[in-house]
Amino acid sequence: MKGEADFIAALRAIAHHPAARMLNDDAAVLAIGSETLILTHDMIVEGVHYLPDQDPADIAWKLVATNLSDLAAKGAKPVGVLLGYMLGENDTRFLKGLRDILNTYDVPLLGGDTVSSGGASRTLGLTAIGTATSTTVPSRTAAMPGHGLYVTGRLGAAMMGFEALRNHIPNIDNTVYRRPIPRLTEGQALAPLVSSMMDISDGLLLDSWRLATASNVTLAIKSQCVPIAAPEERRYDALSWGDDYELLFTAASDTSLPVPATRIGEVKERNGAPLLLDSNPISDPAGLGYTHN
Ligand SMILES: Nc1ncnc2c1ncn2[C@@H]1O[C@H](COP(=O)(O)OP(=O)(O)O)[C@@H](O)[C@H]1O
Ligand SMILES: Cc1ncc(C[n+]2csc(CCOP(=O)(O)OP(=O)(O)O)c2C)c(N)n1
Ligand SMILES: [Mg+2]
Repeated sequence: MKGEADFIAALRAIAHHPAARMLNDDAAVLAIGSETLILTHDMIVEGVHYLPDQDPADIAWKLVATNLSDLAAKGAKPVGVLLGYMLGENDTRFLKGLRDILNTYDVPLLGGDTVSSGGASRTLGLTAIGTATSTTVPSRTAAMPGHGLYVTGRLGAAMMGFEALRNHIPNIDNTVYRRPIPRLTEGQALAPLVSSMMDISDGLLLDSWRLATASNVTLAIKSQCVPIAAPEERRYDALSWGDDYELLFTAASDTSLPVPATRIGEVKERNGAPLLLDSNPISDPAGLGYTHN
């Protein structure tokens, strides 16, 4: 066994509950009585998800935003969060960023746990809980042949911001890298209309590959149609670096979309590879996006 994908594949043998959606989705979908809870947990690690010298207020923002993004992908309304915190050098700034994002999205802090690092690399976790807002909670498994493939926003902004921050380049906006915006309103508006939806955390191409695999379809993507926030010569990087937290979804072509989104391709019956990038079949996910090894 090696790396994230193999470990999650092994976990699938344990995660039998239908709410786990075979670990093939952004969040668990747990029906309780007449309510449907949406549950997700994401961690961030110093040096892996954020730069060691970053303002802890931004780290708090990103930790909450990346989890709310998974709720957004299921069209959920946040109910609250639980924080797993490792004490650091400026906990007051962390609390400032935490208050900022929880106030911005009106999300209560419900609890959590606090530990000291003991010298280990700093790792923070967050569990976000939401409730479904549409009767069918969008999944990754129901993309329908004939439907269009769409993305919100522009991709590559996080990559550009990261590089600017790391290399101390002024005049390049790094806000999207430091403080991503979870597409909660968009997710709720889209949820009743889409055939499938997910957020893009690991890069458009890898996450499209996952969507195609989960739905057993082929996604034909026209790379030139994807709006990017990076120089043209960085287009492939913008499509594969990740950290943009936009929504990727499929919908019937005649759907009147309630939020701005760009059609970047279409869903086809599976014929060979899960992805067709500018008509080139791609059947190996290596190099398409970010994975933990
Ligand atoms: N350590 C773990 N234990 C249980 N489930 C996990 C673990 N790591 C990942 N998963 C599950 O695997 C799936 C894919 O995870 P991931 O790619 O991190 O999703 P996302 O990008 O939406 O955060 C999700 O259903 C997630 O809940
Ligand atoms: C300091 C730093 N180096 C590299 C990256 C690039 N990076 C790290 S993790 C990641 C993808 C998202 O993280 P992941 O843990 O895979 O989130 P999930 O898919 O579980 O939501 C990206 C683009 C970064 N964000 N920060
Ligand atoms: Mg995750």
